[in-house]
This record gives sequence, structure tokens and C-alpha cells, in this order.
Amino acid sequence: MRAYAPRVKTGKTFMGSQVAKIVESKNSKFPEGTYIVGEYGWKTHTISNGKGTVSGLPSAWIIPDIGNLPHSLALGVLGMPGNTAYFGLLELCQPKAGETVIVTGAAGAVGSHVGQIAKIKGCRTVGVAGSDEKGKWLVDELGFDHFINYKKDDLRSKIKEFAPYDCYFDNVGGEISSMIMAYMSLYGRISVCGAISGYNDTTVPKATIVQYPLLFNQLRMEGFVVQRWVDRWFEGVEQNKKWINEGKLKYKETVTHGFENMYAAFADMLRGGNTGKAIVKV
Ligand SMILES: NC(=O)C1=CN([C@@H]2O[C@H](COP(=O)(O)OP(=O)(O)OC[C@H]3O[C@@H](n4cnc5c(N)ncnc54)[C@H](OP(=O)(O)O)[C@@H]3O)[C@@H](O)[C@H]2O)C=CC1
Ligand SMILES: C/C=C/C(C)=O
Repeated sequence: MRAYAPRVKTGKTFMGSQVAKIVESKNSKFPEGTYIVGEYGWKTHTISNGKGTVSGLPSAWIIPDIGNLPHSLALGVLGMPGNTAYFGLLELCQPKAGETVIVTGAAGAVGSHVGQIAKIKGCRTVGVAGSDEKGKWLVDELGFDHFINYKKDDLRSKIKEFAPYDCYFDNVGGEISSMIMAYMSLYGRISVCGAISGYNDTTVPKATIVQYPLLFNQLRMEGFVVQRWVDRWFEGVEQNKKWINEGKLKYKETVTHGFENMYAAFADMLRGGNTGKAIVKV
């Protein structure tokens, strides 16, 4: 959301996905009482023609049968972030059993999911995040093999300690990513998902030369937006649901209550206040 924010003109509704209940309908495809996910932005109520999105994600979609799981998961592990982890890791990094996968933003919605898929695929998994409490959750509850606290640890020596990396799932960009790229295996794969370390920058940073490791280790680095797999959307949702029901995929939500607290929740997420998916319950 933050990556697209500069495109939102002052005075326009800010972008965002929501789970909503249809309270009135003239469209038989969206009957009253149905729970949907829509890209309607920061609003309490929406009048929709069932088409059109803010960011090109799927048009409003009806949440499939998820049993007793909460509907809010359709904004996280069973929605866009879940599909970002599923397709972004499996399609671009193609992790194989026995390989080492490192992920930044590891305690966030996407990163915590990426690390667990890597474990499901039989990989050794290293997570980078900003607090020891987050690290404890990653290792003790989600099964990550190692954790690096990028705010506290000697970053380069820790990155080196767990190297080499066959796959890097990059949520943050910047210097952390440049360092990781220097410790990758021959033919390593990098999935560029986000660059949150730069979302609040107001000046252009000086770039580290990452071409040396890319060249000499013959790395493949590819960016993506999850919309690429819009035609396979429900494959991701169904697989993630199956993993949850099998006890292989865990999730956490950081829930803020009240529409009036939306901005505070958003700013807190950018500061690392969330673990797992940041949700606002209106
Ligand atoms: N390509 C695509 O299609 C998609 C890309 N994304 C991107 O994926 C990334 C993760 O998204 P998501 O899981 O929803 O994010 P989260 O909502 O989980 O939050 C982001 C986390 O990033 C960490 N962070 C913040 N600033 C920095 C920094 N300067 N350096 C390192 N880490 C930082 C914080 O945790 P900490 O305590 O560890 O600092 C924060 O909790 C984002 O970059 C997002 O833009 C998301 C969805 C789709
Ligand atoms: C679909 C979301 C994209 C980013 C970069 O957050």
C-alpha cells in the first residue's frame, strides 16, 4: 500500500483492501449477507458495481468456504499477502529441499508466510526482522531455523554466519538486501517483493554496487507484483487454507480497533509495530 501511496492525490480516498459484508444488493452474483474482499480504500461503506479495483488486484471476490477460520484472513494469509508469499517464493525462487532461504521483513504478513512455505518445502530458513520478540515467534512457533535482528545484531557477521543463501525473498530493499546478495550461492535466486526500507525516503539514496555478486555468482533477480497470478488466485488461497488446516501454516494478526485509528495503525506498521498482518476492525 505504502509503495503506491505517492500516486494517491491529496483529497482522494486512500487505497486499501477490506473484507466487507454485503448489506444490500441488486446483483445476483453478490447476494446480501455474502462476505467479500474489495479494493475500496479507506471507507466504512461502499456502493459498488462489482467491478473495478484501485490497484489492479482481482475485482471484488467472494470469500470461499473457509470453515471456522475468521473472514479477516482473506486480507492476510488467505488473501493478497498469502498469494504474494505463495507465488512470489515458489514461482521466482523455486526453492528445493535442502536449500537455504533467507527472507527479510520476516515477521510481517508476507515474510512470516514465506518462511513457513520454505520449511514446508524442506529448506533451511533464516528470517530477518526488527525485534527479539519477533525472532522468538519465528523460531519457536513458526519453525524458522535462524533469526537475525537487523536493528541490534552485527548484521554483516550474522548474515555471513548463516550463509550461503540459495534463495532470497526481499521485502525491504536497501543496505540489508545489498549485504545479503553478497552472500548468495552460485545460481542463487532473488525474488524482489518490496522495498519497505525506502518507502519513507525523501532523498535518493547512494546505491551499493550489487552487480559484482550478481555477475560472479550468476544470480537471478526478478521483481514481481502479485497481480501477475490473478488467473491462479484461488489456487493460492486453497493451498494456503489446506496448509492451515493441516497445521503446517500459522498466522498472527495485529488488530487495531476503530476506523478513526486507521492512520495510526498504518504508521505503526511502517515502524514495525505489527507482527503478522496488520488489520483494522471497523
Ligand atoms: N510485490 C507484491 O506484489 C507485493 C509486495 N508487498 C511488499 O512486501 C513487503 C512486506 O509486506 P507486508 O508483509 O504486508 O508488510 P507488513 O505489513 O508485515 O510490515 C512491514 C514490516 O516491515 C518491517 N520494516 C519496516 N521498515 C523497515 C526497514 N527500514 N527495514 C527493514 N524492515 C522494515 C517492519 O518490521 P520490523 O520490526 O522487522 O522492522 C514492519 O512490521 C512490503 O515491502 C510490501 O510493499 C506486499 C504485498 C504484495
Ligand atoms: C500489491 C502490492 C505491492 C506492493 C509493492 O506493496
